[in-house]
Amino acid sequence: MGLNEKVCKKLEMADPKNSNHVAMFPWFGFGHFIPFLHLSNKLAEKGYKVSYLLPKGAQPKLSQLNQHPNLIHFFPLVVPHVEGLPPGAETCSDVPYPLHDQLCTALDLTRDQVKAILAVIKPNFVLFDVAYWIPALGRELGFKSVMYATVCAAGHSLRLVPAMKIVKGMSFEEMMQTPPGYPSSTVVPRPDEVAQARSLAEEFGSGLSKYDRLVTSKEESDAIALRTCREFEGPFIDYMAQQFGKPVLLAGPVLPEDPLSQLEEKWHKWLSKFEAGSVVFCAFGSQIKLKKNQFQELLLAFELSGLPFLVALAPPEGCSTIEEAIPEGFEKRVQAKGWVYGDWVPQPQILGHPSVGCFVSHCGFSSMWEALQSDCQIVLAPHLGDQIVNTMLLVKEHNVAVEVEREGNGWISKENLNKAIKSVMDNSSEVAQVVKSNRYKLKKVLFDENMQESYIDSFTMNLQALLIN
Ligand SMILES: O=c1ccn([C@@H]2O[C@H](COP(=O)(O)OP(=O)(O)O[C@H]3O[C@H](CO)[C@@H](O)[C@H](O)[C@H]3O)[C@@H](O)[C@H]2O)c(=O)[nH]1
Repeated sequence: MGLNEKVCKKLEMADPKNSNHVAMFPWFGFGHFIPFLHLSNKLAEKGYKVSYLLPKGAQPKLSQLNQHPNLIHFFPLVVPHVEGLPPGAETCSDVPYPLHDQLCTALDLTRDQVKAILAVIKPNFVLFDVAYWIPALGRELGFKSVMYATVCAAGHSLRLVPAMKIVKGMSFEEMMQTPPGYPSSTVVPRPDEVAQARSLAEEFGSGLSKYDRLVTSKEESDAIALRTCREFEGPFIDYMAQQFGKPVLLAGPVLPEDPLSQLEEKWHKWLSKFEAGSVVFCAFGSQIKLKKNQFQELLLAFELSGLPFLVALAPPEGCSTIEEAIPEGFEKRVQAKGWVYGDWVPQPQILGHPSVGCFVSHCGFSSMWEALQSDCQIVLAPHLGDQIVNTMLLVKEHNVAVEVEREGNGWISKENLNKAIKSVMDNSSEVAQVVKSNRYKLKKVLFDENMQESYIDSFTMNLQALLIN
């Protein structure tokens, strides 16, 4: 008996009624695996069984985040090779951004494996994001399909609704328009966002554009689920419900509780050497690989700030290790005050450490929630489309963070990054006081003790309602 069959047997035995069984099938990137797993944990707390389908190699990194191994079971998939992908590539972390198109084709090619598993385990619901063919399988196999969007409702409202189709060749003026009925005047198109949004018209797996894939996923599914809450972006949520004419289930911020408790000794020891709130922590998620000169410029900015810093960035393009990219004389000048780390770090736990006072982030959606949950000042340097939208939400809509000013060509100079850090770390600055006070107010609302709980309760109630309707 193979691993999957064994797990299936266990699930059948665990609950013969099988009325609360969710399968998860996220896009092959850690920015998606992690929020799907956080939601799995919350559902397991409510007694749900979760079958989590993912590339084989991704499982070890995620297992440690599984808080309910008795209820959440992983189903490893073999990611087929697609021409252009390096051998063994399974996730976005294994390939540069331009190859995500091929990686998505590989995800589509797992369809038979996915179908075979779902046919045996018979979930009631399947949550997915980019696998637009899940709803068709749902109709065939008899489960409800829910498109779980792990980026903000604002991003979906701005660029991924039927009211405004993004196609190749749209003019800059057309791209600067918002869709009819769009509910915001602060989170709006801007030149760098337009440049990114154009990629929605490009192929993203199996010859489909990203726009078509993501809009079809929502149109075809029985419901849309969002990792967000009304208190953070209510008008965008209403707009999505109106655009797609189907139930929109809200999961809330969906973050694990008490991140500090699990911080490993080596980080704790190093961070504890510094004064409370003094360390600048920088991380850009699981997908961004900087150019070498930009990577070096960022390091020089941290040096310039004079503050202690912990930088966790992937080695830049063309380098296999971080050491190859460290600017000359940098280590000697910075010494024990700075740590540049080229691998995965426990980000939420680091953000929860009392010495960390500032988070320089790309504003990926998970990092955004983790930043809001922490007590850190927030400095944003977004790169991709939804990160720019998240940044506008934090900076323009809620005024809880600052954004680093870029040069016309997108370059982040050490002077501008240092200026942004200083603006929030200098307690006497007005900007620092305003964003801090707004952040505390927002945090109180978003992370109120009962809020997450009540979101998950209504989420599960609305899931069950799908079975009845
Ligand atoms: O060394 C690291 C790096 C990241 N993380 C965690 O990994 C997640 C990263 O997620 P996110 O902040 O969303 O960034 P990306 O990995 O860049 O996410 C991709 O997916 C997101 C959700 O769809 C999008 O918002 C982003 O634009 C897209 O780049 C977070 O939970 C981090 O805490 C770590 O724990 N350690």
